Amino acid sequence: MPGALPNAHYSGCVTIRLYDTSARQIRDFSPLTPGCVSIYLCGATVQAAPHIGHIRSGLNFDILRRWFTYRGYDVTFVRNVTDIDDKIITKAADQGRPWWSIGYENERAFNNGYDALGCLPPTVEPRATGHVTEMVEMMRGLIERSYAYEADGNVYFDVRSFPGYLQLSNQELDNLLQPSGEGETGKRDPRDFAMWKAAKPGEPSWETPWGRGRPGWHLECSAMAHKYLGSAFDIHGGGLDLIFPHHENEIAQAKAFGDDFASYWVHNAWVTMSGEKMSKSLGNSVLVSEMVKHWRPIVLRYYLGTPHYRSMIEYSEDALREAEAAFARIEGFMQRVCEMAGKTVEPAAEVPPAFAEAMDDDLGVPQALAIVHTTVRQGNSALTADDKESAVARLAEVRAMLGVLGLDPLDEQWADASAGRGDDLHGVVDSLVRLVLEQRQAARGRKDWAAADAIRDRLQHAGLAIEDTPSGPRWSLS
Ligand SMILES: Nc1ncnc2c1ncn2[C@@H]1O[C@H](COP(=O)(O)OP(=O)(O)OP(=O)(O)O)[C@@H](O)[C@H]1O
Ligand SMILES: [Zn+2]
Repeated sequence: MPGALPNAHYSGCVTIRLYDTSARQIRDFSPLTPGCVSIYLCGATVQAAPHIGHIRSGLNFDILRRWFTYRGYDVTFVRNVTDIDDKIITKAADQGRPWWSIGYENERAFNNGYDALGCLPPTVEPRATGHVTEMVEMMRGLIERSYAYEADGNVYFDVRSFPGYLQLSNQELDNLLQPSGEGETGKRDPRDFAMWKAAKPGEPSWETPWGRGRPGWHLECSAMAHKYLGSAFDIHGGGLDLIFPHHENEIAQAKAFGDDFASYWVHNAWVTMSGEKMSKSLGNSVLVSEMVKHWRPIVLRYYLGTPHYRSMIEYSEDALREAEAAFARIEGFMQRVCEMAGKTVEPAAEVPPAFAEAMDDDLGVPQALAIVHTTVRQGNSALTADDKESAVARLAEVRAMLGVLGLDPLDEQWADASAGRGDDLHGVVDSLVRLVLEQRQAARGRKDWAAADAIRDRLQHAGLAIEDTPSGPRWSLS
């Protein structure tokens, strides 16, 4: 995990502002412990491989975390894995496989997806099934204080006992119609939700004082957040779809248990298709594993990570191509400056103030990205004017900004990724192409235009574009 940049410091004064779903407005961020920020993100339910919507959520919070790190905070980032769930059990039964093998397989697929798109690993990645003891403790506390009760081997939360219920989603309990799930018998009120589900024959179960059973989704997150972040932490995150019932129920359990729980609630918008949330159950999902076959992962990161986290992204190939072209403009500038400088240009120690201001303002990545493009344009003008010093300075700034967004193609992270894609052959191809281009120069020198053109045509045919520049011919993949 990268630390804060060497020059970054925690100034102690407010800089970052975030939209807090609970307050329904943008608030100044004020940490519980000066210089530290604790974040809990609801992670994957590992019933299937990830689609790009899932990874968008991870990516938005990866950028948030990187920004806090840049601002000098010590970040603790927890992203859980829900490895027991109705759909996992059903799938396992359908496929005649153990339930845990479905979970492990998809957990690996999620981690491959997060890695491919450059999301830094969380500080902790707890699995629900490893925390049954903590869940039992929470249920015991809630039952003792009459916030919860046991019925037919299930444990329910009594929603009428907790006055703050539904504050996050701004709903009235009287208007709430929550149908009971299958097997949820013995409820005192149909709106009470299950924290623990009684065991069914043939299904995985754990021993508790109320009989064998398995955890409900909401209880898992309250118990794991408590274990890793304590009774109060800074930010709780997840997709918009989780506000109700999941986050509302997490709050009820945790606060009734005595925790202060999260100070800020941050929710990412969705990747949609035809206006609907991309979702495994709706069958409108595009898997990350498929996408990376057609698009460079860094381009996918640009596409999914640069719209504002509270704006929907309607999936479209055209928009992906635009992202690819925009990113190529940045890369082209970087390549030209590096060639001119004849060395790698290191990132600047600080990002430009306008970039920082945009990022501080509710993680304004689109505005921050506009600063990147402006800097690229200024750098290109410097190149045209042969102002080497200014071009190098602009590249250093561009690298610093892209680094914060996890989008610096010269960063080791992406160098490793591209090595796996065969870019380690770049040096070999470069030597061969230069050899051929020398032949072409020699032909031109003897005024053998036909031979020179034939060489260029053959190279073009092989998929290489040749550009004659004042410092000699340059090649790129066409
Ligand atoms: N289309 C989407 N766009 C953005 N975030 C999403 C999208 N779908 C899921 N998420 C978020 O990804 C995280 C993990 O989701 P989870 O594994 O619980 O899947 P899910 O919401 O059940 O997905 P699905 O609807 O595909 O079954 C959650 O924070 C969730 O809000
Ligand atoms: Zn959760």
